[in-house]
Amino acid sequence: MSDAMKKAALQYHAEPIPGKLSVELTKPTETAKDLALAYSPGVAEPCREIAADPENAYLYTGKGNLVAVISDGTAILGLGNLGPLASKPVMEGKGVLFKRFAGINSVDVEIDAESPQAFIDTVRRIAITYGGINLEDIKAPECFEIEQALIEQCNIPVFHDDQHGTAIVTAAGMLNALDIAGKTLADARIVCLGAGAAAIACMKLLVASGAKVENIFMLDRKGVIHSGRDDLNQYKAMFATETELRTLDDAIDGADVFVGLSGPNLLKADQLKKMADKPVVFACSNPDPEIHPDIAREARPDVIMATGRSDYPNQVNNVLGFPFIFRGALDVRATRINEEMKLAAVHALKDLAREPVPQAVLDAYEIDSLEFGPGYIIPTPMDTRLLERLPAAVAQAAIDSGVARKPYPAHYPLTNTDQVYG
Ligand SMILES: NC(=O)C1=CN([C@@H]2O[C@H](COP(=O)(O)OP(=O)(O)OC[C@H]3O[C@@H](n4cnc5c(N)ncnc54)[C@H](OP(=O)(O)O)[C@@H]3O)[C@@H](O)[C@H]2O)C=CC1
Ligand SMILES: CC(=O)C(=O)O
Ligand SMILES: [Mg+2]
Repeated sequence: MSDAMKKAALQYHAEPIPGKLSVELTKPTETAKDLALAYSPGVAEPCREIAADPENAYLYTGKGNLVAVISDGTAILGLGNLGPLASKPVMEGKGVLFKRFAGINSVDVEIDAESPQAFIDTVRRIAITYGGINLEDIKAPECFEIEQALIEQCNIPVFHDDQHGTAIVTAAGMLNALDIAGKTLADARIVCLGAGAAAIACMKLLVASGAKVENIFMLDRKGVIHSGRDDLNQYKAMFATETELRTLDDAIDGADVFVGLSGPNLLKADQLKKMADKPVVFACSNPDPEIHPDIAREARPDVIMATGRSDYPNQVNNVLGFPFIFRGALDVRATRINEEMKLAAVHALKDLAREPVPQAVLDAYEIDSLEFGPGYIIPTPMDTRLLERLPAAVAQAAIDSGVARKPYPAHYPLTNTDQVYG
């Protein structure tokens, strides 16, 4: 990031008031009568109704459209473990995206937890407040245990965005990118740099979408994850291959795909040069990708390149997933976000990229044209059709798979966030 950009980013966060989110009122509060309804004595009535039937919380409070964005700050973007307080700008940022793209209210909750169990206990105790819980930037392998425990203990959707949001967007982009390259997921030789929350979930979803596990070479800081290693946790072990390959240099030779979910500048131009024809490179580490797109394109003009960033083409980032997935899940009051809902989101996202791009998107990116191809494998976050397509697909999948507690919303499809209350 340039010095000017760093300065602008700090100024953006500090001015005109600190932070990126605030709370707004939804009811009149001008008169004594208004206050008598909003507070004492009127507020006692919804309390009694909710005590009689907890479902009434969805009728009389903001619970149904409120998602908690919760972190312990152990894996903040690609910055690492900077602690819970330093994660707050990212968590507020996720709240901005929830509201801006899907009309969902959110609060950020940063937890200073001494252990995964303490984190689980804290979240479980506050979960009733919300319609859903978005876990964010919690490092592997603890994130897997935390998410699983909370899914079991809460009756609202609990979703670790870095795992599943990232995986959904990666799978959608990958299916399109390989199609453009004239290749298939089933045959693709895939190198995944990183073996944490995002990497494990992405590779699992790619396998569920047709990739062969024996074609996947995953690497952590110690190199290739192979069956001879005795230092693998159970999640990495799922991707241990019988191979003589040990380093990124070894694994990248002839690979069709590189997925980076690790850290900055870890893929060198010389390594990219060794990849197969029309290599697909998703350098998704934030804020700095595993290889800069300019370096990648210079090394390999035939590369199909994506990053997690907003300032380069092909943004493979979970922003394309979590706002819309939660929208669909909340609107049918799903008890969880299951595999069927995730796959529905993958296909909705993948298919949308193949349609003509609206003028409003071109205007937002200040470009003249955008067509399905190497420079456009996935819709942009500014595409309002995401709100139309993804929640609808997710809601329908929730209904079909039996986790919805409400019917398909009569006010769907949504065309803007003003319509989210029907
Ligand atoms: N574009 C997007 O939408 C998203 C991008 N990401 C990015 O993915 C990255 C990982 O995030 P997340 O999975 O949440 O974090 P985790 O802490 O769970 O995982 C980090 C993984 O990266 C590996 N790693 C770190 N440095 C290196 C290195 N030098 N060589 C090889 N492997 C390395 C770690 O290896 P080890 O296991 O040995 O410690 C670990 O497996 C971040 O950069 C983040 O910004 C994450 C989510 C969404
Ligand atoms: C995008 C995101 O969630 C991350 O980089 O952690
Ligand atoms: Mg994250």
